[in-house]
Amino acid sequence: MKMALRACLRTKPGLTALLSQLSCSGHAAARRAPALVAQRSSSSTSQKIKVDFDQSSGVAVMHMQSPPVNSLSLEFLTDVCIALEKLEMDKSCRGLVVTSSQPKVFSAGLDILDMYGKSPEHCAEFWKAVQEMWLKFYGSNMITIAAVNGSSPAGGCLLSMTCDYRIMADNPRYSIGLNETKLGIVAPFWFKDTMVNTVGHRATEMALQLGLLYSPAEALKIGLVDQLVHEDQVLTTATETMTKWLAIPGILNISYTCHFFHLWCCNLVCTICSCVCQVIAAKKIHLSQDF
Ligand SMILES: CC/C=C\CC/C=C/CC(=O)SCCNC(=O)CCNC(=O)[C@H](O)C(C)(C)COP(=O)(O)OP(=O)(O)OC[C@H]1O[C@@H](n2cnc3c(N)ncnc32)[C@H](O)[C@@H]1OP(=O)(O)O
Repeated sequence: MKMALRACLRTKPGLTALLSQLSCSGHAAARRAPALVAQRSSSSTSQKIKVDFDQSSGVAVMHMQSPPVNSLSLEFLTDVCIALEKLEMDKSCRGLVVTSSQPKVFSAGLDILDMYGKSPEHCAEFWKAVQEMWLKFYGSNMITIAAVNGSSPAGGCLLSMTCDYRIMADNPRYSIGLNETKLGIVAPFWFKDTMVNTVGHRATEMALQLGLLYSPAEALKIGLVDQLVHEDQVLTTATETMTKWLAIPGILNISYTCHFFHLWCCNLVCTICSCVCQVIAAKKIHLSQDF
């Protein structure tokens, strides 16, 4: 699915325009950008993320370092988007591993404090930044691997699902999933669609209806993560796995993209139809209450 979006971003200007309305590159560009120096190996750091780029392998590692739990605040999301933009522009960077510098937590999801009691303008900017992060990861030309070295609820799970491959620490104390329902929040349709593309319809239905958080073993069973390894080996396994992915010529990825692009379009049409039906149904209910 990620490859579908990748192809569509490359080849469909109309859709790119549509998607970019969701995006907010403007605000990201306005902020300071961590520098990536063109040398054999480089490191760039913003306040909340650190990127190590090894030019000989073409692989960058993004360390999320926003204590205590890498919650996705507007500032954090903006830093991530800027770093991604820079890596994307550097054609020598072909692979990206995302991981956490915080003990026990990959990411706690959206920053609740950044959603509560804020102005409508702030909420709009925040929400655009969430969408931008999703678009940038899902539409990335790089192979992306999530090295999930801790718990990853809600938006943290979404972030990992936008990657091509997920490796999780095999520690039963960690959990991953879209638990929005348990918080009294309806997961947005594109959270749902991302999960459907990862684990299928039935597993997503169960997960969202019940707001389930899965142990690593359960997550592996439903395909929410692809591999479990010992906690100490998450990052090394991710970089080893990246080598295998990068050995596949990019052109083959593009041909799979065409199949998945078709599926993605069907999904989008279904979602639009379903929204129209919901509006009609809501209007009918409203009208029937008037009588
Ligand atoms: C406009 C938006 C519209 C719709 C949005 C729909 C989509 C929503 C998606 C989301 O992502 S909502 C966020 C959902 N996130 C969660 O439910 C995670 C809640 N957190 C946890 O389960 C745990 O904190 C953890 C498993 C991530 C880590 O556990 P542990 O290591 O035991 O740490 P603590 O629980 O003690 O937390 C430490 C510290 O961090 C604060 N914190 C935790 N999560 C968040 C968060 N999401 N946003 C902001 N802050 C968070 C927590 O309050 C603690 O703060 P202290 O000041 O008390 O130390």
